[in-house]
Amino acid sequence: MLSIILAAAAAVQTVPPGEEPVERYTQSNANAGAKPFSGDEMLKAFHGRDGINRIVDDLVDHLVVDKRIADIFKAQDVVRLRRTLKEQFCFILNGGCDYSGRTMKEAHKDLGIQSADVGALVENLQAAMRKEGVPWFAQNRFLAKLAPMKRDTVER
Ligand code: HEM
Repeated sequence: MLSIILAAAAAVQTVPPGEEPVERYTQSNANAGAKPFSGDEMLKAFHGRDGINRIVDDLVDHLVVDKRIADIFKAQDVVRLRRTLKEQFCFILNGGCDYSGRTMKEAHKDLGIQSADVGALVENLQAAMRKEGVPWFAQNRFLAKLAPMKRDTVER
């Protein structure tokens, strides 16, 4: 009996407070879609984890009200998006975080994202990095890391 209860408990994925459950997937840093930078130059340029968190908060705040793309975020779990984006950026910037989210392909399937929508997201990200005072070279290095993910987010 006890083993049945334990097996049932293990089958339920833990959902962080305020978030919606998602379909089961295997967690791995490989899901983040890019390898981390080495050293701490990029992390310093982004002002550490606090800077990353400020940038993601500002980015998400703007994405959900940007008239060009706000509809795509309606009815989506923005609490989860905020958390997993912070993890993803921190992982890639070598801030010592693990990424617990889904692959870019899995997370963006059926959202109907077009090329121009990626442009709008990048503009908001650039504005957030500028506001944080991230140096130009670091902004561009980071954007170059994200660029190959475009093919997994856009619907063809
Ligand atoms: C390189 C570009 C992008 C990156 C790095 C990125 C990153 C992420 C991450 C980490 C997640 C959460 C994964 C998870 O829940 O497990 C996510 C979800 C999401 N992204 Fe993106 N994204 C990108 C492009 C875009 C664009 C262009 C849009 C729309 C304009 C978009 C809209 C969304 C939405 C609506 C969700 C929530 C999906 C859901 O909850 O089911 N993303 N993205």
